[in-house]
Amino acid sequence: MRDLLRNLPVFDRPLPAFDPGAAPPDPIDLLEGWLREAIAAGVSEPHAMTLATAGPERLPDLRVLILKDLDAEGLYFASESISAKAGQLGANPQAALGFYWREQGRQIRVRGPVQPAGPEVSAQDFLARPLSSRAASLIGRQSSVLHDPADLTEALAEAQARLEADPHLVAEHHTVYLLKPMSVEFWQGDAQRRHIRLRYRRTEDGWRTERLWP
Ligand SMILES: Cc1cc2nc3c(=O)[nH]c(=O)nc-3n(C[C@H](O)[C@H](O)[C@H](O)COP(=O)(O)O)c2cc1C
Repeated sequence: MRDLLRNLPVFDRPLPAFDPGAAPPDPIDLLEGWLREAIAAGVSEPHAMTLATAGPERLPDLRVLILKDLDAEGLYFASESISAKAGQLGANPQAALGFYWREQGRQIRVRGPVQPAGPEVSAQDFLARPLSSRAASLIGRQSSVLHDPADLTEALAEAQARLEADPHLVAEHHTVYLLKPMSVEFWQGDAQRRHIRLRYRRTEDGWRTERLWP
């Protein structure tokens, strides 16, 4: 296995340019710009990101989620308030988010506190989802043990029937969370390993930027 892994190429494709000197003062603007470039370049699922959390046992955990929105407040994702991640965030409301866009050799890391965005935001997000996603959330048992896959089939059919009967129904546990960035790092890969790293850190009077050694 080791030789197989060792011989796999990395960054052997044309990669986009990144000029940190021309980066905007606010990392949210750069994140939005990179997201737009990723979408335009046809990057596969550029809004899929890894959320890392650590609960009371201090053992880091992570999983992939979809970025739902981005604004001056921060980054939004949706999940269930009864899930494992929600329990971890309840005990320790600090998290990190990571994006990796292999087609562009780009990585973004975001760290900061997380809080629920509020019931109205969650309800709006829920109602905008397709029926199958709403049915999956309505079950409200994310991360608990599934003893028999037939129970899932049954619960999905039941949830779908409830939503068809009441299209305005909102799942009790569906929650949009907001991560407020305290630090954001942009990383541009380079074939010659002159990778470019730019870190933004929030200070009392705005954002401070630093280049980092690769
Ligand atoms: C591409 C992708 C997108 C996903 N999007 C979400 C999402 O937006 N919300 C969510 O709760 N889980 C999403 N999941 C499932 C999570 O990775 C995870 O399995 C689930 O949230 C349970 O995590 P937990 O047990 O740590 O709470 C997604 C998985 C993948 C692979």
